[in-house]
Amino acid sequence: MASGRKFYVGGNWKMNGSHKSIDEIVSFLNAGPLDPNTEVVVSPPALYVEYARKKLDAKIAVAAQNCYKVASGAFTGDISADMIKDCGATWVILGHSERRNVFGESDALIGEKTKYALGAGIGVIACVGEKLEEREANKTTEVVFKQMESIIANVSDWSKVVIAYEPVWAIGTGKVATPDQAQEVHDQLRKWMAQKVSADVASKVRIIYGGSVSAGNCKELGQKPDIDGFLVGGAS
Ligand SMILES: O=C(CO)COP(=O)(O)O
Repeated sequence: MASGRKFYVGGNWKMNGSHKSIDEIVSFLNAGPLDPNTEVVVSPPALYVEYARKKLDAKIAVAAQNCYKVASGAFTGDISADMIKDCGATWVILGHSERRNVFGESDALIGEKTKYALGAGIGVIACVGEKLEEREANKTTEVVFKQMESIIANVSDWSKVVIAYEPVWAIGTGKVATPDQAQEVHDQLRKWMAQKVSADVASKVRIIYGGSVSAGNCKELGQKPDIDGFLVGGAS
């Protein structure tokens, strides 16, 4: 971390949890002394967003894990950014690799969702990342920049966006990117942002890393100059 960017740590609980397990995590988080220089966000499944929000200390923010691109309507099973806001959460994760790869979400749809969520007043944790075969074919930046194109075209206020670089091969595999591997992509992303958006946005936007982050490896990763925090799955 560097340059005055506030460290950002998100816990993505994915499709896990119950009232009981959330109670346990909440009491741990509420009791724990949190570093005032770190923004802490937890992301429960949608059904528990409001429950977690009501129980958590105000210093901990809540994110939904996904939402659709409009306020309301005939979209069975989905939720909107307006509902997330109404339930007291302030962030939404969009473009997570599981949304892209398990549910087939396209770059274009993720862009539209980003635009809508920001317009509705919800911050966006925008996820990008390459698959193993793409990395092995030296296509990491090509893939990540293409995913970023649809995001940057839809951002109105960069202060409400955090970029999460999550290489697909590192998610849930225990195979964490080395600090150098992650730093290399974060640095390339920041340089690309400077060209495509502005030097000011590139220097201010938080780029966090996700993929098998744990208590054991986070310190070394977090010392890299362009790693501004984490999105943690299993270990959260
Ligand atoms: O997908 C992730 C966070 O969004 C990372 O998951 P793991 O930490 O379980 O690898």
